[in-house]
Amino acid sequence: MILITIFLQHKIDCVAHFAALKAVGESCKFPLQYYQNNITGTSILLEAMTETNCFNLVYSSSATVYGEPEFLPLTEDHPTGKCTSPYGKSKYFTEEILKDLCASDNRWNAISLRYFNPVGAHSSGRIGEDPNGEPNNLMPYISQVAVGRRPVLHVYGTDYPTKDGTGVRDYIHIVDLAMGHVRALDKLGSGEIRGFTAYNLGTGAGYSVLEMVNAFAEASGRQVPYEKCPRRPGDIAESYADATRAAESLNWRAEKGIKEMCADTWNWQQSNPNGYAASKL
Ligand SMILES: O=c1ccn([C@@H]2O[C@H](COP(=O)(O)OP(=O)(O)O[C@H]3O[C@H](CO)[C@@H](O)[C@H](O)[C@H]3O)[C@@H](O)[C@H]2O)c(=O)[nH]1
Repeated sequence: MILITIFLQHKIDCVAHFAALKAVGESCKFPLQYYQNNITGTSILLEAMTETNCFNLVYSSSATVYGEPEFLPLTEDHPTGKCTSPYGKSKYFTEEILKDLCASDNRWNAISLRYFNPVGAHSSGRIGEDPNGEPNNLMPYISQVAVGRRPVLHVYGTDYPTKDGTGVRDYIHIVDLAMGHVRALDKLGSGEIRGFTAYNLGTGAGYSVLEMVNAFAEASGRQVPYEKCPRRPGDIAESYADATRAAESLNWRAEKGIKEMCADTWNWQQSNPNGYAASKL
């Protein structure tokens, strides 16, 4: 009846989607689709959906569609499109395609979920994030340093106009993110939402890189050595969500805080110190 579509470029998104798909079970018409490229993925998927008369879609978008914030917290009405990375642009372009599609053909309904910074793992310790090669994102990097797989975390930028000079983000536990998908599916299934609607999925709280390092060290009982480095191109200073719309319309709120995010990540990392491939050997 409803498709969760998934344009996964990050393994942490997979973790949320697997959890969401598990929760909704048979109400998904399509299996998980794994597309590396948003735009190509969109056209292939929309064609396949049309052929099978499936016109309801949950899209995995991102807070990166907002670019450098003009105000904080970010509401869904904040302008989109001035993205600071090609990845953000591809998310933005896909949202625009879906908006046009829904406006031009009233069979289509799409919910775009704008993820803030997904982190964490399933509390079982069996589903977690295992990036290929050197992690690009903060949390898996911290976690690999804590477990001794990498010597030191590089902190990209200590001169931002933030509480301690490091970048501030709204980290959200992947299980909360998964529940956001379940609520979005319920909403689409109820027929109460027509056309295109975007929702922020974030906690509303911003944490700096150094706050994350300290929280992880506390949760794991391990040192997380770090060195200060120049800013990373494309990074913004600060981003956090106003998730009021999701609370009011989807009855969704993030429930897990930073301690649980770090504890669940550490639990998974300890069970899989060298990732899944190594665990299977
Ligand atoms: O090794 C690292 C990695 C990151 N950072 C900093 O940590 C913060 C968070 O970085 P990262 O975890 O890479 O997240 P973002 O760059 O904010 O991007 C994430 O969050 C976006 C918003 O949801 C998603 O769209 C992206 O896919 C996802 O990578 C930033 O200040 C980075 O400069 C470091 O200091 N060292």
